[in-house]
Amino acid sequence: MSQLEKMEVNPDLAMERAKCNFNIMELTHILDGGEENTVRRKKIEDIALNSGASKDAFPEEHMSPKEKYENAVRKSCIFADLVKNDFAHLTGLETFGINSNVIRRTADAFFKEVSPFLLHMGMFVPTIMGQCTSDQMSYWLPRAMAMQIIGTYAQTELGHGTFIRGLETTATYDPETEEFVLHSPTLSSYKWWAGGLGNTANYCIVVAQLYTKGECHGTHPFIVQIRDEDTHMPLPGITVGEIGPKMGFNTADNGFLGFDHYRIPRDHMMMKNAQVLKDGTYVKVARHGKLTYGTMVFVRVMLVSEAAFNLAKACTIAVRYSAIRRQSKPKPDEGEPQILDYATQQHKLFITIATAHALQLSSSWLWRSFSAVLTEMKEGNTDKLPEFHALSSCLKAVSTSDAAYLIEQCRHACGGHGYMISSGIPHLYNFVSATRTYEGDYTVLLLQTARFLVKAYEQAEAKQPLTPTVSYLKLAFTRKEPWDSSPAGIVRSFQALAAGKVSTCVKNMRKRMRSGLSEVEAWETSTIQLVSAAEAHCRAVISDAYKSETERLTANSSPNVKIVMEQLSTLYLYYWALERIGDLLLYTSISEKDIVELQTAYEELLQKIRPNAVGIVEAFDLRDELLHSTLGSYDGRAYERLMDEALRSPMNKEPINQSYYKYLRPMMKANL
Ligand SMILES: CCCCCCCCCC/C=C\CCCCCCCCCC(=O)SCCNC(=O)CCNC(=O)[C@H](O)C(C)(C)COP(=O)(O)OP(=O)(O)OC[C@H]1O[C@@H](n2cnc3c(N)ncnc32)[C@H](O)[C@@H]1OP(=O)(O)O
Ligand SMILES: Cc1cc2nc3c(=O)[nH]c(=O)nc-3n(C[C@H](O)[C@H](O)[C@H](O)COP(=O)(O)OP(=O)(O)OC[C@H]3O[C@@H](n4cnc5c(N)ncnc54)[C@H](O)[C@@H]3O)c2cc1C
Repeated sequence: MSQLEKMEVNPDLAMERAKCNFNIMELTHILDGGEENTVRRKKIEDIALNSGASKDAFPEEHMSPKEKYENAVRKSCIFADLVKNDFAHLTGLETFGINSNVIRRTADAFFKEVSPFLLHMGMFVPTIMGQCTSDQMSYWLPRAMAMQIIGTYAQTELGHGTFIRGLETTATYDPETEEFVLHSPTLSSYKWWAGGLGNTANYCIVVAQLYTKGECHGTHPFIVQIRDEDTHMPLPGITVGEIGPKMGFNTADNGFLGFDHYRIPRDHMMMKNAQVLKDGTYVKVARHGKLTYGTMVFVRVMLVSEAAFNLAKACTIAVRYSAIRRQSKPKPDEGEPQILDYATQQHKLFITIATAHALQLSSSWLWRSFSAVLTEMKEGNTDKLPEFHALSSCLKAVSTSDAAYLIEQCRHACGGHGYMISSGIPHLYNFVSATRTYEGDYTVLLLQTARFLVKAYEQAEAKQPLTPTVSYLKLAFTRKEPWDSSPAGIVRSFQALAAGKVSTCVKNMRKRMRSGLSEVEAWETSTIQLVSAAEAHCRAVISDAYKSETERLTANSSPNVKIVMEQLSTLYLYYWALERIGDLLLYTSISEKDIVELQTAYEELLQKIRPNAVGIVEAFDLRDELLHSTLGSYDGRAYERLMDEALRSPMNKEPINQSYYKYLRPMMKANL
């Protein structure tokens, strides 16, 4: 038996649990969206994790890249089997886990990085569901769901990721054979990045410029077979491979793909939104030109919950570790305090917890809006799409960016040990920092939101009705917002601040145009301010959603759970008000005295949250298998776990490494 198995819970952690004054499980139910969801999640986690199938006999970090990939494929197949045979019925989703946070969450016990099937589940299947006609769907979806084929989503090219209209891969229709001819005319047109493309997938969705009857109709999605279904050999006309080591995602076999006049049947074009008839006639079906971008919007919504989940993991690790770590001696007569007692440590960590809550609740709210927009779109009404695109773009950008920053903050909070891969934090950071870039880079997405805000501002100026998330823009035309330090008052101030920033951008652009710049140039020279305005808008949206969701969810909760949730949502507001003092001075009536009081209130709130900190992170209910952390395990035995991991290192398997005989000894002897 390893030394660890005999260990009891660290006494500091036991003490923290004893002093928690609220019902942890009640908060868990709220975060899960209801008690029945918690029960179902736990059942699924029990089935998947108690089997031991998620464990590696040999630590993954000591495997070669090839071994890591092969191990991830092995476990992906086990996990896919579990989902299909053991708990698909429990998720209530015949769609094999799409939109299922539970399956996503459980998968993390199997993969420290990611599954090579991530793109199959996360983008291939959703694109089939969103871009196929019903006939096409009834052919492709069952095959994809049963994992008879494995797919990915190949949109980005070496030369273009952001600018989709600039993609170079062509799909030219040949009416003679009723086929599309896919071709990569340049090196920069090679598909690059798609997850699972290197070695795993035998199909992929390819986004290419559609040509028919000599005319280009822009980018469209196609389902393309790239490997033989039996031998898995790349098909003639296909060049495919893996792109090499990355900061993270090293078990995802991200790949490249080139086409040499490669032919696919006409009906492999995904034809829900546009069609090419047998004779080559192009028919536009969709009422909105951007519906082919639907999978990206769906994944952007998903990524807000991803940000919340990964942040929850990071702060669980960092808070538990901060409860067992003792350092320094500020009071000579007392022992070393837990580092969680330092106000600066609380400043680093409690905003992380509050942000995990804020993003989780905003994400549930966003899912509800998404479902409503989808229902309307099914009925042919796309009126809400621009507002939803603006909303999902900024929420994806800000949530992933905040999560990456705060996960790094958690690493700082864990000192040197946070830098160990075994702490679990580096993997979280590497994963989340990629989410800030993929599915639309941070800046690019905020500029999309800014476009919408500028148009909405012009509508407000013309006294036209505004859509709900921007109705506050009318504040730009009233007097300076009076400062009010209540939560509702701070949300209003954030709205006034965002409205003020949008107004400043519009005025600057107009001024620049009056001085001779074109509209495009005036926009371009204002983009730093436009990004800042879109970020401010998003912060106002999150603050408002977090506050109102907290009120809604705690309406019937026990008093102490209500207090804890309100403390955290207020902390979020105070934190961001203090971070944005300069802007508040510009756009509200906040005074020096108000600022001093706000800082004091923030510091007092940290102290109030402190006794419940461990209980609050434990309400995320993250099993050790999901955390993969020496520092954040339930028993708090960080030092024993660090030592145990060190001893598992292959570097410690022999007392003298052969490099001693080959290099060190000859060098030292020669220097005698
Ligand atoms: C069994 C084991 C499995 C184990 C695993 C478990 C799995 C569990 C399930 C899954 C869980 C997790 C989540 C999934 C993770 C997936 C991982 C993904 C990995 C990464 C994938 C990718 O990155 S794919 C590539 C993504 N690429 C991008 O995002 C590109 C970004 N660029 C753009 O979106 C656009 O080009 C642009 C927005 C920058 C501009 O577009 P374009 O130039 O074409 O448009 P214009 O500028 O001309 O604008 C015209 C008008 O259209 C508006 N617009 C633009 N986009 C949209 C849109 N999407 N919707 C609506 N409207 C849009 C634009 O605003 C303009 O409007 P106007 O101003 O009114 O003119
Ligand atoms: C881990 C990972 C997995 C991925 N998986 C997939 C996948 O499965 N399938 C797939 O198709 N793609 C995938 N991608 C690609 C990803 O979607 C793109 O990398 C992403 O959309 C960013 O595009 P880009 O690389 O072209 O960046 P660029 O657009 O070249 O960005 C570089 C810089 O230029 C700036 N910039 C670009 N355009 C503008 C502008 N108009 N205004 C102001 N600034 C601008 C950006 O802000 C950024 O700072 C993946 C990427 C990563 C990192």
